[in-house]
Amino acid sequence: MAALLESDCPALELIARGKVRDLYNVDADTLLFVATDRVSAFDVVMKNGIPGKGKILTQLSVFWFRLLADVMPSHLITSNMDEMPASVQQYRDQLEGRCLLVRRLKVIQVEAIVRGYITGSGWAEYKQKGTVSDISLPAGLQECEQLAAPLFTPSTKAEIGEHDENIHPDQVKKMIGTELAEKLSQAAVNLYTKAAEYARARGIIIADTKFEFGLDEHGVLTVADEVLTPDSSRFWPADQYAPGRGQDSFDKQFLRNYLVDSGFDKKTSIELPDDVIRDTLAKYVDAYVRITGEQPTL
Ligand SMILES: Nc1ncnc(-c2cnn(Cc3cccc(F)c3)c2)c1Cl
Repeated sequence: MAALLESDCPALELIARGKVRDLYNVDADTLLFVATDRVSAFDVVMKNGIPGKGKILTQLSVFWFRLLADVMPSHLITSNMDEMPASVQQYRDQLEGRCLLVRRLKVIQVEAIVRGYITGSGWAEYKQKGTVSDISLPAGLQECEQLAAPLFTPSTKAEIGEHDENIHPDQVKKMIGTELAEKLSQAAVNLYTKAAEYARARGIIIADTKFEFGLDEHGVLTVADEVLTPDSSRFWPADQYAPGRGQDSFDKQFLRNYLVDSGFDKKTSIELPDDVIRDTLAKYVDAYVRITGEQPTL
């Protein structure tokens, strides 16, 4: 229970907590999106975090929000602590660089997943039924093969501890109406396509990603949450890519190998040794430098 009550900002109301990120109420129109240093693997959050991870992934999200602003607007107001209200600035010491002041949106309850490659739950469904999110795919695809075109393969937001359930895009039309569903899927594919091309030219394959969308006060479709980070996407090193087998994770492979080598039971959270923390942080820095061309501020 203690872990659940632990909060970075006791004076702010915690309204949502993910595995590695927290969301706080700031006022009627704004929220504070906090990226923690927590890291999860095989759906288990480790006992100790990666110091600096939250800052790097926050700065990566900001980079993508700015690069993709011509594709569609985002909920980002500012990442600059000096531009945030006093209620947030009181936590400057522990939050600087890893929090975003964002616009409060009417969130669309759909996980907007876009896949450029077939892997994970998509590969599992394909092996069983020849489909992904009930969309028929050509026969004979190999594991991790690049799809002919990026595919919008939505899922429902599962309850805590449950896995999201893949749904057909037509289900989304039933949930939010055809016009908005088509706008949302096109936006998701456009955002992914531009980002995946940009990252691929810099040595990182973004195999798939999960966007969250909402409507702002004018009813404008807006991208929310974090975008195109190694927490919301699969990052693979391009120089090691080969279809027909699983790919190493760009950022989490040291962590996964350690957990497997130490007989991790995929249920109990464990303490990571310093070398795994050091090597994992270095991969987050490497991904950030490759994509943005700059060193992250730690
Ligand atoms: N701009 C927004 N406006 C309204 N609601 C949200 C919103 C609510 N929930 N989530 C997902 C989530 C779950 C756990 C921790 C998190 F930081 C975020 C995002 C956002 Cl981002």
